[in-house]
Amino acid sequence: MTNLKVISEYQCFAGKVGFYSHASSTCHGEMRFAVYQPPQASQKPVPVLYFLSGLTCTEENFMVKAGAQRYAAEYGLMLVAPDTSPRNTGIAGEDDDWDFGTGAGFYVDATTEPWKAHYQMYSYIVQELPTLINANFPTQSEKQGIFGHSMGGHGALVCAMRNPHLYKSVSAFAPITAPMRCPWGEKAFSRYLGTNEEAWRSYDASELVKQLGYHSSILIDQGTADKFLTSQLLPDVFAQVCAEVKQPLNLRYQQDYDHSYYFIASFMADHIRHHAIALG
Ligand SMILES: N[C@@H](CCC(=O)N[C@@H](CSC=O)C(=O)NCC(=O)O)C(=O)O
Repeated sequence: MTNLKVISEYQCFAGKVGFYSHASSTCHGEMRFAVYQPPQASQKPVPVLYFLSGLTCTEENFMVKAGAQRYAAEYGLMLVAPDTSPRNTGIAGEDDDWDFGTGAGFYVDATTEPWKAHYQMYSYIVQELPTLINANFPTQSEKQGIFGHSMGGHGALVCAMRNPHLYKSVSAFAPITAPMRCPWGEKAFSRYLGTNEEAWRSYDASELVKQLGYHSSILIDQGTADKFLTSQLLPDVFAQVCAEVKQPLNLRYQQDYDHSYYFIASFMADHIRHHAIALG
C-alpha cells in the first residue's frame, strides 16, 4: 500500500475491516481512518460510501457500533470512516473541550490561528482522503456517496451540497442542520473561522440548501428522544428551507430514539439502501 500504514485488519462478513494511518499533507500530521472492503472488492472495483462521525468519535466508533458492514457486504459498497479531527498537533488547548479541538474538527478548513495549520478537515475529506483511498483500494472513484451522524451529518450535508459532482448521494442521522444558529456551531465556527459570520455560511447546510440545493433527495433520520434535538440539531429549520426551495427531503422522525449508535444501527439498512440505489 502506498503511503499507508496498516494498523490492524479483520475478516468481517466475508470482507475486511481495516484501520490505517498516513501522513496527511492537508492536516500536516498523522491521520487515521477505517475501511470496510466488501467481499465483491476482491473481484472488481466497487462504489465508496464515506461516513463522517460525530463529536468525540475516532475512526473506530462507526466500524464497531453502527452495524453497517452486513449491509455494505450485501450491496457491494466500500465504507470509509475517517477520524473526526487531527490529533496531537501540539496546539495549546486542543484537548480542553469535548466539543471543540480534538475529536471536533467540524469538517471545516480553519482560517484562524492557531488552528489553520492542522484543522483542514473539509479539504481532507473532499480531496486528500478520496485520492488516497482510490490509489490504495479497489474503488469506482466516480461512484461516491457520503453520510454521517450529528457533527458528521453536518459535514456530510456540506460536502455533498458543495460538491454534487463528487457525491451521488447523501444522508444523515441526527445532523446539526443549522450550525450558525446552535451553540456547538457558534463555538466551533467563531474559533475556526473567525467572527465574520459571512464566512460561516459555506459550512451551514440550511444556508447551502438555499444557495445550491442538491441534485437528489436527502434522507435524514432523527430520534424524537434525542437530547440535542431542539438545542443543537434543528432539523425543522432545514426542513423549512428545503420546502421553500423545493429541495426533495425525506426527514423521518423516529419515535423514542435517542442520539446514540443504537439509533444509528436501527436505521442503517435504510441508509445503505438509499446510497446503493444512487450508486448503482
Ligand atoms: N460527551 C457528550 C456526548 C458526546 C456524544 O454524544 N457524541 C456523539 C456525537 S454528538 C455530535 O456530534 C457520539 O457519536 N458519541 C460516540 C459514541 O460512540 O456514542 C455529553 O456528555 O453529552
